[in-house]
Amino acid sequence: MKTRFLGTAELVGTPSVAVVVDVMRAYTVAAWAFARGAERIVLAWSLDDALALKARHPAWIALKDGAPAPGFDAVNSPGLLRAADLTGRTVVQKTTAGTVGALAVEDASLVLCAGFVVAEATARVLRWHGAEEVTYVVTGEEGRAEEDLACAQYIAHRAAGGDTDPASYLRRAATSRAAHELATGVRRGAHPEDVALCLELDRFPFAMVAAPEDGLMVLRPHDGPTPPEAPGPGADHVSRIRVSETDKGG
Ligand SMILES: O=C(O)[C@H](CS(=O)(=O)O)OP(=O)(O)O
Ligand SMILES: [Mg+2]
Repeated sequence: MKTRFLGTAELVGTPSVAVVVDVMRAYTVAAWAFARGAERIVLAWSLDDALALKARHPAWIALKDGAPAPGFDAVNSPGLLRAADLTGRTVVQKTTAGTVGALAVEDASLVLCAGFVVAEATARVLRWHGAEEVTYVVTGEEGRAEEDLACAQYIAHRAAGGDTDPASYLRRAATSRAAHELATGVRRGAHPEDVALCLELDRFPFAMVAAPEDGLMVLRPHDGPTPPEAPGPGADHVSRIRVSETDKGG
């Protein structure tokens, strides 16, 4: 499996298979939203788009990073979101790095969004898919965010079938600039346990697949193959992922 690790701005063309990594905090938050019952997450292009979607669908939950703001229901914090009851809800998420990275690869045939909390489930989908080339979008700090790069490299090892010790990867994330900013209050809309929650390896059993639906980029949890894994079959299985997820409706 050939792998590339690129910042969002470094992407050229449309990758076939993309894994968009944002450990702190967009895709840790997304995973918590699904764990709390959310049915789907619409990835918004801008704050204005998020608010427009919320205006059209008042029952949707609008979520942004940074400080709380008028019109938004939630912030990009796993610690603050983990007590919310999101059963059956649609969340609209807009963040500085994570959601932007996924929208940059919206035309890829398979888009997985990931952090450490869904690392193994993500690697399992990649092994099952058997892609020849996987592009990891390292969303933070123009592709240099240590927490995202460490997570991407860990998932890549696991996707290749490597039996690698996660400790050093998690340590890199724990000592990253993002972790420091979260721990010292530089990043707004934060909870004291956010860093720890972002470093919970394999906290959730599902992967997260983003795909276009009715003109929107929609993220949904994907249970993926259960062991024993099917051999890598190619594009047919990608479309099956999409079809089965779309069939959930909503
Ligand atoms: O919420 C986050 O941690 C960051 C934004 S900021 O650095 O706090 O402004 O967003 P993300 O897209 O999740 O990296
Ligand atoms: Mg980030």
